[in-house]
Amino acid sequence: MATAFQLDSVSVVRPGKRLLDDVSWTVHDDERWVVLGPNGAGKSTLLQVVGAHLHPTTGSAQILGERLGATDVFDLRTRIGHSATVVADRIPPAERVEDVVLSAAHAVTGRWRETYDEDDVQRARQIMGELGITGLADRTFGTLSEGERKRSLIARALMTDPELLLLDEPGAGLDLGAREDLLASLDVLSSTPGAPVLVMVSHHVEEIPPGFTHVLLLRDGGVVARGPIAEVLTAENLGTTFGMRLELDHVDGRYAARRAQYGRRALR
Ligand SMILES: Nc1ncnc2c1ncn2[C@@H]1O[C@H](COP(=O)(O)OP(=O)(O)OP(=O)(O)O)[C@@H](O)[C@H]1O
Repeated sequence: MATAFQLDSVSVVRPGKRLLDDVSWTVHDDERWVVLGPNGAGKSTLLQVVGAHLHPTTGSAQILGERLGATDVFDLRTRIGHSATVVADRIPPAERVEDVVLSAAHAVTGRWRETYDEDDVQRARQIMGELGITGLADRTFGTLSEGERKRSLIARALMTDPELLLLDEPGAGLDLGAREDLLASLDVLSSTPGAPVLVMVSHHVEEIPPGFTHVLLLRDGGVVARGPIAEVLTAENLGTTFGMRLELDHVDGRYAARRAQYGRRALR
């Protein structure tokens, strides 16, 4: 199988802080990854490197066959769908939701011309239908609920028919029903032939869609473990990642984690 991206000893350093520390990570075309780690672990930073929005301070990144630092990142970004708060923050609150999705076709935020190709409009409407947000087309982005906003951002990320889809905390802020609907959409997407390589960042094992195959555990900018979910997502590895003893359940392809029993007694 082909390599979608490969990071070799990537570090991202800012004054007084190593955001990523010597991260090596290879993702192949037929894999769907979840990146798990506590607040501040470096997950969003990692996704920004993979999304060609951030250059490593040291190390190398090969994304979709292009080497960061030796390629036009604007071209590369059109091949990558990236749904994240940093993207949402750039969208004008008064933008129509359909235009939020459509404008991705030109890798911009904010409607920048009066007309779009009919093919683009049809594609935007089809994706919005698949994500159940057709009824929001004429609403403004700033009036959406968190769940509606997440779905709109995923629709926008899918608009360019990307080879790689990066979802940064797609389940954050969603109620139980909205989260389950989102997971069902991601499960369908991940099993659709020709689907993009999917990488999702999360804090919670409960948000891992059943069809995901691999996990990368991140703590303090460094990799705790990575590889096939069945091997790597253990209570021990998860506990090391989050800094506490955990119990982990795996039922019907879904995971659930909680603090180990002795911890509860210790709190009394
Ligand atoms: N420009 C910067 N200068 C210094 N520190 C930074 C800078 N940008 C991010 N950080 C810090 O780097 C760490 C990693 O940030 P990042 O957003 O990648 O973590 P995260 O795992 O996505 O966190 P969260 O789960 O809370 O969203 C955080 O401690 C953050 O405060």
